[in-house]
Amino acid sequence: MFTRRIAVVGAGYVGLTTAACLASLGHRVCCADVDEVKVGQLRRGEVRILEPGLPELVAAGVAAGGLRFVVGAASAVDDADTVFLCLPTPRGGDGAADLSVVESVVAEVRDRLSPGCVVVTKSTVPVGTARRLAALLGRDDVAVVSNPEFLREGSAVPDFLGPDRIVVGSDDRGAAERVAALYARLGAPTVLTDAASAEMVKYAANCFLAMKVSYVNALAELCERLGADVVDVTEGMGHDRRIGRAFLRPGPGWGGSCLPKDTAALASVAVGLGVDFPLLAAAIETNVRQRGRVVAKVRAAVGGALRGARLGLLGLTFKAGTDDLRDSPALAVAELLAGEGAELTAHDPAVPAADPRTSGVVTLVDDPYQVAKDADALVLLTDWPEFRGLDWAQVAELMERRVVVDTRNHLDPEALRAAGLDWHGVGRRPVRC
Ligand SMILES: NC(=O)C1=CN([C@@H]2O[C@H](COP(=O)(O)OP(=O)(O)OC[C@H]3O[C@@H](n4cnc5c(N)ncnc54)[C@H](O)[C@@H]3O)[C@@H](O)[C@H]2O)C=CC1
Ligand SMILES: O=C(O)[C@H]1O[C@H](OP(=O)(O)OP(=O)(O)OC[C@H]2O[C@@H](n3ccc(=O)[nH]c3=O)[C@H](O)[C@@H]2O)[C@H](O)[C@@H](O)[C@@H]1O
Repeated sequence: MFTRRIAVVGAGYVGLTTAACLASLGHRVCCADVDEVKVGQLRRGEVRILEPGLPELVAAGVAAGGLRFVVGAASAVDDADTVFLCLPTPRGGDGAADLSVVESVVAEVRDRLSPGCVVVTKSTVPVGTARRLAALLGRDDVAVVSNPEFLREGSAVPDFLGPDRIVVGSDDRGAAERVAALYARLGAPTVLTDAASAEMVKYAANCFLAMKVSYVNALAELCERLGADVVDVTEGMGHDRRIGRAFLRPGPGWGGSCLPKDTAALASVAVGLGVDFPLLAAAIETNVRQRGRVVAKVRAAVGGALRGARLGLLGLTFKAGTDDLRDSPALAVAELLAGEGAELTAHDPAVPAADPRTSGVVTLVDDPYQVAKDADALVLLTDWPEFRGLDWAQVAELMERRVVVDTRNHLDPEALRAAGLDWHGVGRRPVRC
């Protein structure tokens, strides 16, 4: 017996996860997307994004009759009591979030919503959007609720079904409670608040995470200069429960489809309000500089000039466990290296050689050992677990110069040294053979 009738508009990382997970919680879900090809694939049970557990959940939902897919928002909302908007809110002019897709969908469904229906923004939207959408809807019988999503790519399903918290905000308390009730079976701590505060939580959280990583990246630079070891330093910090261990790993900078756009959006809001927020501006600036630091490290590792240097890149996605290349720091670093005249060959377990998304910047190969062939240096950019298990003796044998720049302190320096390779990490002393 299905409990609620839900429409989910947008079948991307957030929408498809939301639809499949809500169906698994016993709700009847209709998921809509404007992309006819994607809807066709989903109807056949084909999930084209790398999300562990999602294909199984989609298949189970379709088989049980609780999950179906349609083209276009309008056909999904007709008999829904709750409509989730899981639509893109990309970076627009001046860094502000571009709400045009969200607004066009609201205009599209406005006259088809049932009386008493609740429209829920799960997309990340700036403070004030719920009110703006309510005005755009122009219907007293339809409430707007903010229910930001905190899942991470690569662990979307477990994050959705086991969240640290659920945040629901609306100026209509009853509507917020009805949305919170959808998740009752999860037993998660729930923050019920007004719409503006719920919208703010999402930016506050993502910007805090970005600041944490920028902080540790700057610390890593200091550790290098001072002869301290950032791994020991962050372990020493992380035991303090007020700080915590998470998000203290230095790397090539934070990236992905959300942290960069959400930090830019909040910074743009602050500028618009005339509020100084140097802390956030510095986190963004530190992140941009981090790419330059990686390039300088590679330059030093190959002994000076990058022009004509043959570099093997390990990893291109913005982090391990996802096939997402949006705003990937690995790609940004690759572009800078190519700009200095380096010849780049890259391997990523989630990006096949035929993938058109990296065209021009790197030569993609399906075999990790091929990136080592005749290379002047290897540069690890994404922390895929499989890179740890490479046969380093074989890698060393293939390389022209035996140097590895590990931008995430992901590899075992001793294993590399034993194989005859020099290892350069971040915020740690190099280990030379
Ligand atoms: N990717 C992530 O890990 C997270 C994303 N978010 C937020 O969720 C929102 C969506 O992000 P993603 O799922 O990553 O985006 P996505 O790009 O993966 O998915 C968006 C989907 O919306 C569809 N779409 C576009 N226009 C449409 C229309 N007019 N009607 C119906 N469907 C339409 C697209 O075809 C696409 O399938 C963004 O605001 C993002 O900031 C929030 C938490 C996590
Ligand atoms: O709003 C969103 O879209 C999501 O953004 C992030 O999730 P995600 O983009 O999947 O990626 P993260 O796991 O947060 O990593 C972000 C970036 O920071 C980097 N990172 C992370 C942690 C760390 O210690 N060091 C570090 O360099 C990662 O490599 C990656 O480039 C947030 O973690 C989610 O809570 C949020 O829902």
